[in-house]
Amino acid sequence: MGLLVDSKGEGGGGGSGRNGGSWGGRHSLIRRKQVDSVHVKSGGHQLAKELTVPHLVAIGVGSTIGAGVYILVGTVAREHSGPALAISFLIAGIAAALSAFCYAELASRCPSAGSAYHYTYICIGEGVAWLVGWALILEYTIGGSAVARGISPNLALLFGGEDSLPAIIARQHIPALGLVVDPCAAILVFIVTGLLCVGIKESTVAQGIVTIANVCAMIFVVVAGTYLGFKSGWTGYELPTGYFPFGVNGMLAGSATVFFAYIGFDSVASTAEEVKNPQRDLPLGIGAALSICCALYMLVSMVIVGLVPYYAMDPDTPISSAFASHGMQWAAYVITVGAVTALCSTLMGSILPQPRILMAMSRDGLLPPFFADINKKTQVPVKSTIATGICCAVLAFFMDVSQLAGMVSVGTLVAFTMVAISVLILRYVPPDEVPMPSSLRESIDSVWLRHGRNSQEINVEDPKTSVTKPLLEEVNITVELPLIKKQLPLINYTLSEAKRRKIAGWTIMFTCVGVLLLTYSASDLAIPSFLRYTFCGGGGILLLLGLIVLTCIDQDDARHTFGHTGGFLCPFVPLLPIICILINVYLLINLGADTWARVAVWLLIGVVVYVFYGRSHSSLEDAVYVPVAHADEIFRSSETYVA
Ligand SMILES: NC(=[NH2+])NCCC[C@H](N)C(=O)O
Repeated sequence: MGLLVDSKGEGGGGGSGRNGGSWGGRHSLIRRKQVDSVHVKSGGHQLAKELTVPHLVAIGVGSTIGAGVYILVGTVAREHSGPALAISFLIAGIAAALSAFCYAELASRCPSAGSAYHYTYICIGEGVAWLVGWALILEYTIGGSAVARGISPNLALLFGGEDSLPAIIARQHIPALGLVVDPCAAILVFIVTGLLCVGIKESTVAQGIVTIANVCAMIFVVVAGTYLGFKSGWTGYELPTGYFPFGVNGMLAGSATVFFAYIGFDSVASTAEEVKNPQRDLPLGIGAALSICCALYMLVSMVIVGLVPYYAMDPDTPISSAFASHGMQWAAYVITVGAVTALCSTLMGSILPQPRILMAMSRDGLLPPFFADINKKTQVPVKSTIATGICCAVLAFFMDVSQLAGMVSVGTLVAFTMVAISVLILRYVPPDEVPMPSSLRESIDSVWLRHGRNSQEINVEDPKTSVTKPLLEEVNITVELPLIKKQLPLINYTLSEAKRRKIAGWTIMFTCVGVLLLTYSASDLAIPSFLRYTFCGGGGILLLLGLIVLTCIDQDDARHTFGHTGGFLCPFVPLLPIICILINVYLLINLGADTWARVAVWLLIGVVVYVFYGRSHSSLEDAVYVPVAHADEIFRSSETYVA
């Protein structure tokens, strides 16, 4: 018994693996949820479906443009890129675009609120998904409070100097505790939280208005800067050192630093359940937001490095100092307004996704049900939004979290990496089994009885099937007649398909190992040189082999059906996701040992919470896994099923 399911679903990277001869449960770490399980389970109130492309662009641009561009341009031009700063921004933008493509496909195929957490749960498994969700909690909370803390110094500049804020919102030094508290930061966090509780549409409109102000400030920098540049003869570009004073390597190092400026577009994916037409609008929103940010960043940096020689740039206020050096002191006001509005909208971009991810984790049983509650009137996860706001405000009030900024990047980069791996898995070893509540056991058994014999007959090993020759006949049948696949599921379950999945799963896993070895050998970490060469060679070979094997084997044909219905498919699979994994892991490894030590503490706490709470409360805890093909039949034949 059980040959049907035993013969497949063992894709290593896919995380599946049987734990018995019959349809049964899964090891908690690798159990995967169903693509649309959210619709089956959510029951209670739903989030309001209000958002369209312009809203998504406002969320994307607003969350992405932050302190990054206003501050980073100075340091990066001085230390890494010189006049080639715009090229650094372009390369970082392309790197971010690779992740955006992966996000776009998954957001379009699995439009649920949990973004990276949700995709990882579907594709990789519960254990990794939990860690991604846990890392995202850290990212958004620390990211949000760091941003909030950055607002008051800028606001003070607008009022005319460091000590000019009204006393109740000015920073206070408390010598007894050795702390500098920032009431302004906490107040802003509460305002944003309140706004987010009112309704998704209202808060998005507010974010749009703030973002327009900030984009106008950047356009001002470009237009006024171009005017000054032509008047003064673009002195920054006339240097004897040429365009690449630190060489191409310096310019690339600059790209790695400015990658930070592109973080934030992923907030768009977390609103998936609030989008009217998610399949079409999410990819459009993500793509448009990223393109706008990339264009603005490049224009601003082109103008700024032309106005002032790179070595003379001010590392703290590069843009306003550049204008001041051409006698335009008043421009500092416009730029400060730009910076304050940019920070406010990034703050919102951090507090918006967090409750949605908490909600998704709580719906799956990994966090207490409190977080999944959706307010009946505003159709927003109000309780988790308030919880997020309180944590963020307390942190921002008491602590200068800027030293923890590296931890923010860990969350993002881990999520980006997992999303790229998830695309590979969804294309090569998509979940082929559906978790069913164990209450449906009787129906499952009766369906099993009906299909048991057939499956054993069909399941004959075919040793001739090779990797490089996918089963064309099968593909044709399923592409042309997608319905047949549903009605005659067993066509797909011959051993050749099982073999294909197995090979694909292992290949994805080895490719990831190759990426790790290669990036480790290219990092600044102290490694003996013979090891460095071994890792580099070994990693390179694994990566190349992985790429070749994945290119040769067939992808899951469900993508054709999905593509025909207007959904977005990431181009150049497997090359694009693999490059994306390579870049993100490289950036992750170079974040430094301190950052990793701090993150490790947080992740360890996460493991404890999972072991003592999540694992046993997971809604997949006593689920029974059945092949996708039988799911409908089981549901139909079960009277206990309530949609
Ligand atoms: N969710 C986050 N990690 N947000 C941080 C966004 C940082 C933003 N890109 C900036 O340049 O300031």
